[in-house]
Amino acid sequence: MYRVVASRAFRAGAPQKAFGCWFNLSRSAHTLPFATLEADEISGSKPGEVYNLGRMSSILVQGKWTGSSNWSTLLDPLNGEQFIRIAEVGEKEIQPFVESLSKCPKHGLHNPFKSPERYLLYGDISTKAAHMLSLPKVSNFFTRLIQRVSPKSYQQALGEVQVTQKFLENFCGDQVRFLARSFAVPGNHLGQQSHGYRWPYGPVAIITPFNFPLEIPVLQLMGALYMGNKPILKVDSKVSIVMEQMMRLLHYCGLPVEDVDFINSDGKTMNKLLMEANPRMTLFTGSSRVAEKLAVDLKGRVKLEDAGFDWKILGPDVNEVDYVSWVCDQDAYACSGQKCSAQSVLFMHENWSSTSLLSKMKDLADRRKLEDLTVGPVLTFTTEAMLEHMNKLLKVPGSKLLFGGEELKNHSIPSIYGALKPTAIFVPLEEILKDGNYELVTREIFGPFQIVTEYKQDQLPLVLNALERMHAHLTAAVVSNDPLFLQASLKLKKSFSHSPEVIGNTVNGTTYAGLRARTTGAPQNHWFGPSGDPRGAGIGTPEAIKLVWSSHREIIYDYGPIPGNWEIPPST
Ligand SMILES: N[C@@H](CCC=O)C(=O)O
Repeated sequence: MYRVVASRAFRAGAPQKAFGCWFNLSRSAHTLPFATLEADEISGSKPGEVYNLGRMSSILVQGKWTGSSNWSTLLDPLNGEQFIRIAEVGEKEIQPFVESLSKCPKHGLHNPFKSPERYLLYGDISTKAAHMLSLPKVSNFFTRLIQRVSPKSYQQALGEVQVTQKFLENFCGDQVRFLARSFAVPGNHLGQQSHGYRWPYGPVAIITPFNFPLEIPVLQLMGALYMGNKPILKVDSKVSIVMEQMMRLLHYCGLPVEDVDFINSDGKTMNKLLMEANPRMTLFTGSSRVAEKLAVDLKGRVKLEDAGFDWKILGPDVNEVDYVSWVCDQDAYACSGQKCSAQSVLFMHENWSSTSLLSKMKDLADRRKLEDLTVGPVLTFTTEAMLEHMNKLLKVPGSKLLFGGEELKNHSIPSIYGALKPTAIFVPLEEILKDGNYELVTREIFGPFQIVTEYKQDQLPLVLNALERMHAHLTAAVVSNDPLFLQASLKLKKSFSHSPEVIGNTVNGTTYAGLRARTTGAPQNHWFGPSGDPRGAGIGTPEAIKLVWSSHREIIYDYGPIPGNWEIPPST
């Protein structure tokens, strides 16, 4: 089977503006020892090469790279040309994956009592991989590859590589075995002691989205491996070529080829595979709709990092307007708003309304351009869908367009994707809270789109009410250096109907607080994940790895001796 991943016809047009600039950005590619492609050669636009498609993205199962009888062709998000062929596993081809996972026992590939040398092996692999990613040629290769399939600015794509590199550095040497640190508690009598261990799940699955093609899969994959699991990894096919190359880098750094299976497939095939292979745990990063379905299908054996209608509150203390507006611009529009951490709504204290904040945000949004991918294609919403949503919002009484609200000019982004100028819509707080409006306003648009609203000094409880009603609690920012605003205070309690503390009255898993608070850009050293949901996953830190990728096992040693005067007691 051969199909084009697009509902619209292939557009073999001339190279477009944005694409030209892509090549201007280009740096010379060098052959790398692990790589099977050159990031800059992936294009459908080189004249005279009829079949100049990017190299197929391959599949890895039971230690062998393989292809498939199903093929998809991806359209270049910048110009609609066919540019990558992808081998996709069909429903009839899942058996080798099912078998591969079934070979891994529940107690995993290693645990504190089995093959402990593998903890050290993974320390070594991390050391080598971190070193590789620190080489400018290698980091440039991955940065360019990321940009190619998930268009974002060079700096944003590089940031992803750097987070990944630092993460790997964090787990060099003995740090992997320290993840599996155990503890002991004295027992009730001589010879008794309870020991708590971190135990793997064994066969596990990892499903990751398009927006961070390297950072999310590497951090989750390595966490799974460190703790002794055998993962099957599925990355969104639109971007899986990045992780395919990273798998080759990891093999080059000593990752045993049988330790990870790597699959490309559509969601339906993956669902079937999961149902048959029955992994002990599945980590899903992506939309809430799929997350909820997986939770049911897999009988709750999931950890989820799903949607985020992420909010920012600007407190009453106005300061550093330039800085705060720049952070708002980055949070809402970097990566064209396609971060699970992107700022979706800004609650602005009335004190900010008289400042130049909004006009500065508009100016900063105006600086963004397709040429350097500081704004670019939206991969999960069409332009029409975003404009339709905007028009519905503008019908809410008192709403107005602050800036944006138009399709990008002079672009050749295919119509299956979106092309929207950075957009902000003002909606009055009282209107947001009304039933009907609330669902509309808090719908997450995974694109360069945000809601702005204002609250008066006595309206903080309304803001907190809006936050309480949200269904996803990923990132948040409370921009204030006023501890009385961040936390409860007697002074403020007098002016509000209930305790006005923002942090104490909210639940978001990654909340930044203080004048420099942001919603995006969590590096490897900040826990990143939703809170308030027992299925919530985390990514990055040792705590995240232990929580997501291991479960607690307690072994209670009870050696004796039995006291010399012991006699059989009466029945109880
Ligand atoms: N570090 C990224 C999130 C990675 C997602 O799991 C951010 O802060 O947006």
